Amino acid sequence: MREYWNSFASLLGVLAFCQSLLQLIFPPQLRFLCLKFFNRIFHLFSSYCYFDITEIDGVNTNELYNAVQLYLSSFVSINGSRLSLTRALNSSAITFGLSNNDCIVDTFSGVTVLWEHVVIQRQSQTFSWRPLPEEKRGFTLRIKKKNKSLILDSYLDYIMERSNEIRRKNQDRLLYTNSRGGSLDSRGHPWESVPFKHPSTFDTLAMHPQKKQEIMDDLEDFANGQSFYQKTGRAWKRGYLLYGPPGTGKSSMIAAMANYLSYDIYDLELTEVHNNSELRTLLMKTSSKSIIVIEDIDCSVNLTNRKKNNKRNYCDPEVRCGSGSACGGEDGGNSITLSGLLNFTDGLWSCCGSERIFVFTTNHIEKLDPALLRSGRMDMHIYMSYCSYPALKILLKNYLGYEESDLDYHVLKELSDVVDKAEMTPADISEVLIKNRNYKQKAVTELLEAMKTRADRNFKCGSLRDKISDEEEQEKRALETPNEGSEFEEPCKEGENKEKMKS
Ligand SMILES: Nc1ncnc2c1ncn2[C@@H]1O[C@H](COP(=O)(O)OP(=O)(O)OP(=O)(O)O)[C@@H](O)[C@H]1O
Ligand SMILES: [Mg+2]
Repeated sequence: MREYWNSFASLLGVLAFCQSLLQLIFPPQLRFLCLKFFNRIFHLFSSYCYFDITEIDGVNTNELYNAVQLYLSSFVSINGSRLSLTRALNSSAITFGLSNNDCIVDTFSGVTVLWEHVVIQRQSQTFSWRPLPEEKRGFTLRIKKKNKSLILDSYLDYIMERSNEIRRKNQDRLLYTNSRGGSLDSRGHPWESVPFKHPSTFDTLAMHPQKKQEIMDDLEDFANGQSFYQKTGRAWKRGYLLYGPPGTGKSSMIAAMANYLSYDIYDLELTEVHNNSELRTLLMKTSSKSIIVIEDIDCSVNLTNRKKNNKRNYCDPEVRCGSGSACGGEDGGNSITLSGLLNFTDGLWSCCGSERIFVFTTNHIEKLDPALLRSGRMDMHIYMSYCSYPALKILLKNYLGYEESDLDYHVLKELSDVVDKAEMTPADISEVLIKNRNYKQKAVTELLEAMKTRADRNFKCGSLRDKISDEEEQEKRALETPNEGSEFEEPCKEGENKEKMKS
């Protein structure tokens, strides 16, 4: 044994001597070339090949890196010996991941592959507008050379698909916002996200059950319609316009849609977008299976006068966006236009992803440019109305646990008679019910009172409105009917009088 150690030590000594001799004889460049050459030779005769999947590809985040991380986390939790655990801010799920420089083996179609998570410290950064993360992270995939084609053809696609599934199932869905303006984060994303936890569902949404069912069916058809969209040559996207008075459930409907389909939401704040190309960048950075929302589209920016916009009359404030911050710049390109928005929803760029839903909301549909409303642009126009009797029954069930049979016939009759006349929004009614939710009888009585008061007020206002419009009409007619010798004579009559005087 001692002899063995002696010979091992002398071998090490010889190696160290050779190395220092090499360092003395060969300059560093030559040594580097030699190393590269030996590496090549090694890889030539090795039966393996390697693929690097870095976290950041140039300046953009590499989607494949995130997908691999999520995919590996689905089974690393069981097999791995050393794991890194992460929990995003406000998230309810804990994600398992490989620790730095750890390896894991996976099998796909009978082929075994090895994944290594490589993390190296980034060298001190030179100045950059967008600072990069401090660590350089990536995965290295090692596979047998003979299996290369199989892996590249289907394994990576499989990982992408699985990771999307896992994310939808395990992780909270996300609510994205572009409130940071046009700036990108260190991973090249213009969107900021938080876990989406809105509890609204189609069960809790108070609206006519038939209308609700129609919307749910439409969403279902859309989500299962990949082959239909492919066959008909249409982009796999759908547009909904929700309109109606404030408090009728437009935002709640969007949340219910997202919860129903398990989609992420991109809440696009148009006033934070400075120009059309920024709008396009935002669109390109949205993922599939998502709902892109523009709330209060009539208020966000001035999106009328498409013709004027096309003339590039940048000096006209009507043509440029309505946001104070974005307008008034001197660069001439600091605006988003209606054409830009239309391109966003159904131009060529809108197809850069798939399975996406656009939802616009407004309180004033009459203020929207007809171009936004033309058929094919927003596939479904959904009117969110004041609370109707069927919707009221849903609210009574949600807030008080009352079925129709739990209420007295006369009370029900009174409620059904007054609800349409009261013109109360589901938000108004919810308010009354929440306040008295521990005293159910009182809640119903108070609601009935509130509805009657509203109905009375509406009736009086209606009569007053009718009276005022009658008076206005009469006044208008009186002004239009010229009195004899009046100074409001029509020009043609004036001409006739002159002719008469001449003759
Ligand atoms: N149809 C509805 N079903 C159940 N709850 C509703 C409904 N409409 C409104 N509400 C309740 O009223 C609140 C406000 O509703 P929501 O924000 O969805 O209205 P909105 O139509 O988006 O209003 P705005 O036009 O002001 O944005 C919600 O928190 C919800 O609880
Ligand atoms: Mg809203």
